[in-house]
Amino acid sequence: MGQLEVRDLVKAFKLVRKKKGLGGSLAGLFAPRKTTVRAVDGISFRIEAGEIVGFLGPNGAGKSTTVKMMTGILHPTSGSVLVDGLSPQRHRKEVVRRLGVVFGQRTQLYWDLRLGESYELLRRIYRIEARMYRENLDLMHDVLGIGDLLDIPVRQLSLGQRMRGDIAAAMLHSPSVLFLDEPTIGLDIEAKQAIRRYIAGINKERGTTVILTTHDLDDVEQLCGRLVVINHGKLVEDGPLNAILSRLAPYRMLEVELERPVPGVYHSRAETVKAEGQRVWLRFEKNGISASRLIAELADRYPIRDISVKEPDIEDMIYEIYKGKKPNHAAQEG
Ligand SMILES: Nc1ncnc2c1ncn2[C@@H]1O[C@H](COP(=O)(O)OP(=O)(O)OP(=O)(O)O)[C@@H](O)[C@H]1O
Repeated sequence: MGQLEVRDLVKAFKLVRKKKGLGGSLAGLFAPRKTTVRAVDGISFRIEAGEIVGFLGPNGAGKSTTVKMMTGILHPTSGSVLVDGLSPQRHRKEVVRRLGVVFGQRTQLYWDLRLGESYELLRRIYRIEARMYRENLDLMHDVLGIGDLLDIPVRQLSLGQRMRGDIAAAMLHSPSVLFLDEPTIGLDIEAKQAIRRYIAGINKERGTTVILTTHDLDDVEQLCGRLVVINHGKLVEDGPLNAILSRLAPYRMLEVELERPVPGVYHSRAETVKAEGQRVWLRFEKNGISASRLIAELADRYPIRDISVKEPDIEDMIYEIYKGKKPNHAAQEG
């Protein structure tokens, strides 16, 4: 349980486009110009039970719209979504039971209730079996550290506490798929780490499938084995994190510290990109020469004190994917 399939999924929104100025507004009243935005434009992918997938894309790429269709909140214009073979639109009840959803910017907790009372209410609304509820709450106490928060009114929780509370709420009914939309946004490092530990834990221990939308590249690096990247509503990448990383970021950087400044540090298989006093930076292609060979050959020729290899930033990689593929907001302009 916890498998997802998205086939040729499309969501088109109709928009009324106004011309600028008063004349445009008046003209728009009588002859509104309608345009269609294909927020999701024919994407297909399959997520197996137990995967943690980073669902990435720049602002406006169509991530939220896709997640809304996967969770049954929106109806696709065409194409289909299946959760364990069931359509979230047609089998709403069965699918909802299998899904947990957390939107970082919103809460499903009740502002005026204490956190524990919020859970009690959710337990009743979703008719969660008492034993499952207890076990889940116990787990949250330990891993998410919400035990001390249960008596605090939701409105008094800090953002980090509230987010932990929200994730716990989404897990009360033991869903097999958890959707997390920006779960670490705006949190301090400690809260981020607690949330990452929890996500990794439920995935490992319960096999929960996790679909994570985030702009936080540490989330991606620490949690996701696979990335699905969309842009302009279309799939642009789908594959293992490492494979995408080595294809899109094939270079490594060597930072060399010399015993004394040496002019013109050179190696035929690397490019000297910067030199500052006793420090020199050389860029090399990962598949062209191994770091150890490059280091050994440089050490033969130059007086080297220290050397380090810098792995590419995932941020650079994401930039490569998005470069020149900026979202087109023309359809929304007034
Ligand atoms: N209800 C709607 N009506 C009209 N257009 C919409 C609607 N919802 C989304 N859109 C448009 O569809 C496109 C995709 O939006 P979506 O919110 O899915 O992107 P996103 O990848 O989640 O972006 P972000 O990272 O900013 O949340 C955008 O151009 C957006 O303006």
